[in-house]
Amino acid sequence: MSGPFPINFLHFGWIDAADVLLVTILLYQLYKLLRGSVALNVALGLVSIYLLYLVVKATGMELLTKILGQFMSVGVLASIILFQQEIRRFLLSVGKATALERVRGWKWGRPATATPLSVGPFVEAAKSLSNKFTGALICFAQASDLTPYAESGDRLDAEISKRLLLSIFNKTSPLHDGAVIVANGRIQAARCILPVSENPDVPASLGLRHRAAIGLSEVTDAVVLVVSEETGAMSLVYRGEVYRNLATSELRNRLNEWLLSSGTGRPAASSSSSVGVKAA
Ligand SMILES: Nc1ncnc2c1ncn2[C@@H]1O[C@H](COP(=O)(O)OP(=O)(O)OP(=O)(O)O)[C@@H](O)[C@H]1O
Repeated sequence: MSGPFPINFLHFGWIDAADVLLVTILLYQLYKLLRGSVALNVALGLVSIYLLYLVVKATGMELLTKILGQFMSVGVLASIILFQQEIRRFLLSVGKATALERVRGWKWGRPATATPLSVGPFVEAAKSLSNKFTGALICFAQASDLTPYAESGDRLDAEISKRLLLSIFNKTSPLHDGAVIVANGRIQAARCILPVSENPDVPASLGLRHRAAIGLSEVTDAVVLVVSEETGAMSLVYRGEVYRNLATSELRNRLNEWLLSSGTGRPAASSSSSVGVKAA
């Protein structure tokens, strides 16, 4: 077989070139997925052991080959267990926030993004909660489906109002723990559990509430509003980046900008308020 790059004994055809290109893209996507998390170090450790195994096998060191061989034979299963979160994240990003959602939107003749949302009640509620140092966590769905997270909490399917938001996050309310999920112009659920970010670069000053917001923004295109119980600070989290200590006007502007955009575009360049904990 003669290919575009004949190298004497090696026949390198177009299929091989496409194969190498696809593997490169796959590896790059995997690297992007693991970058910034401890999983990257674990993956590098596994690759190193595999390379060592190949070397000792080639040099004929029988005992070490057997030991490493045993280790490698359980490697696939061990990898699935070790990387279950990353595999889930990968499948989610492939299946949800990409072509499928766009095709669905095209099919029904409307954009795949949520119904245009009035951000007023959220901004007003956040301001009020911030003044009273009451913590809050509100996730705005865009193209990614947040149903699995909504199902972890209590279903509400309620009309959006400042009063309802204040009632939910009131410290004596049975619904105040966890996150509220907003989709299709309604408050879909409260008390929802979000995936916690494992990014080691997240500043220690940010607690679990913020880590959960970052975690969701790493695996979906949701915009997350956080009010800190400790400081009263209002922050937005989008695509793995945190925009901290926002003034009311800035909160309103950013929410309007991100929620009314296509849902797939990236936010404008990070301002000084971003802590740059991007991990996607
Ligand atoms: N995985 C999660 N999913 C949803 N909500 C969570 C999750 N983890 C924590 N929370 C929310 O965060 C609250 C406690 O978080 P913690 O006090 O650590 O947050 P914090 O960010 O340090 O506080 P602050 O509000 O001052 O920023 C919980 O009561 C819960 O409401």
